[in-house]
Amino acid sequence: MTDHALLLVNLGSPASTSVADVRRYLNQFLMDPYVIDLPWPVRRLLVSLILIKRPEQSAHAYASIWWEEGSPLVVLTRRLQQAMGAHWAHGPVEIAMRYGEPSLSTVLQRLAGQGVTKVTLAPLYPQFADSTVTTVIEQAKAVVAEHKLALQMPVLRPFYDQPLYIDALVASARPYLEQGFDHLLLSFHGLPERHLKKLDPTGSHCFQNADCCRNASPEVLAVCYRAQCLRSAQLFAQKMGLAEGQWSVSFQSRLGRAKWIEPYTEARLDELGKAGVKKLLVMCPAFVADCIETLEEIGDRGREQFVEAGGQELVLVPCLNDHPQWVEALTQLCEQAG
Ligand SMILES: C=CC1=C(C)c2cc3[nH]c(cc4nc(cc5[nH]c(cc1n2)c(C)c5CCC(=O)O)C(CCC(=O)O)=C4C)c(C)c3C=C
Ligand SMILES: [Fe+2]
Ligand SMILES: [Fe+2]
Repeated sequence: MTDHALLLVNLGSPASTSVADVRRYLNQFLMDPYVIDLPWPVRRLLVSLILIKRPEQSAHAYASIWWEEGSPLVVLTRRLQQAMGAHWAHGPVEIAMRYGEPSLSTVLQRLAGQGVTKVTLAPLYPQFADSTVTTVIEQAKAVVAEHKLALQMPVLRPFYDQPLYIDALVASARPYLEQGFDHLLLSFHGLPERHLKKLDPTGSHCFQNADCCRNASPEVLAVCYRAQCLRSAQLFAQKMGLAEGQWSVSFQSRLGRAKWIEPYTEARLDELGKAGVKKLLVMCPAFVADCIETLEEIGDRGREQFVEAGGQELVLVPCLNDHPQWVEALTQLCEQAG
């Protein structure tokens, strides 16, 4: 059978590091109502304010990590696609980006035009958030409806606790941990607290106490990004045989003035440097491919900040990227999705 495609969907990057391309990308990204979940006029005003200074700052940051072949995120997602092509036996493996190119619209229309009848949609996010997973699913559904595409579309659900994902994380990180370290920080992308509270199915669980995410019921865990991050971290530490106190969790990439989930990575880097940690390992398990958030925010700015606070060495553990065990794991997860 060759009519069942696999579509790997990642977040996307600007087309280039020019300020104009970065502005266009940020505008598309931040105007997504699943990302800035405020009424349109408020969102438009807020994004217009962000777009005064941010494109120049982000363009500078992108330029510092950009590769000859393009954005690391896009290049690494393509490498994953190529590696998965050898494992997925049912049809083509394609990639699409939620923002920028290649767009979901172009790729889904092309697949349907090629005679593909089923597309397994794989949003490349281990933990669930409306701002990542839901927006991909809704956008893909909208394209199928708008262009009347005859496509079945099973979806890969968040795999934050799946042994296949955790084992791949362990296999890819082990060589770094075996070289010795004083502390391991698992830094996940953050979210505004508002996004979590909104999805709390009980309406009375989220942020009622400091440990709410560790004591989440199955119904809360199913939708709580922070609880899923903590569960991934706990499962990783267990499988890796880490002792309590050797590792901790934080949340990075805060944007704007709203309260985001804590503890913040920036604050932890300071604390750990000041507490006498000399060699710090940082892993970013919410990202399956290295990108501006890992390479620039942690690998460059985070390293500088940690050293300024008294640390000696920050080692950034690469994301899963196209690690062979991850390629096999993701193939199996996608097979199970349908
Ligand atoms: C891993 C999951 C991600 C979540 C959850 C997420 C939420 C989220 N992000 C922003 C704002 C920005 N994120 C940016 C980059 C970026 N974000 C993710 C992943 C998640 N975002 C990735 C993989 C990337 C990297 C893209 C790349 O090209 O390398 C950026 C752009 C960079 C910058 O200017 O800092 C912004 C802005 C919000 C507001 C949000 C949830 C509300
Ligand atoms: Fe982000
Ligand atoms: Fe919680």
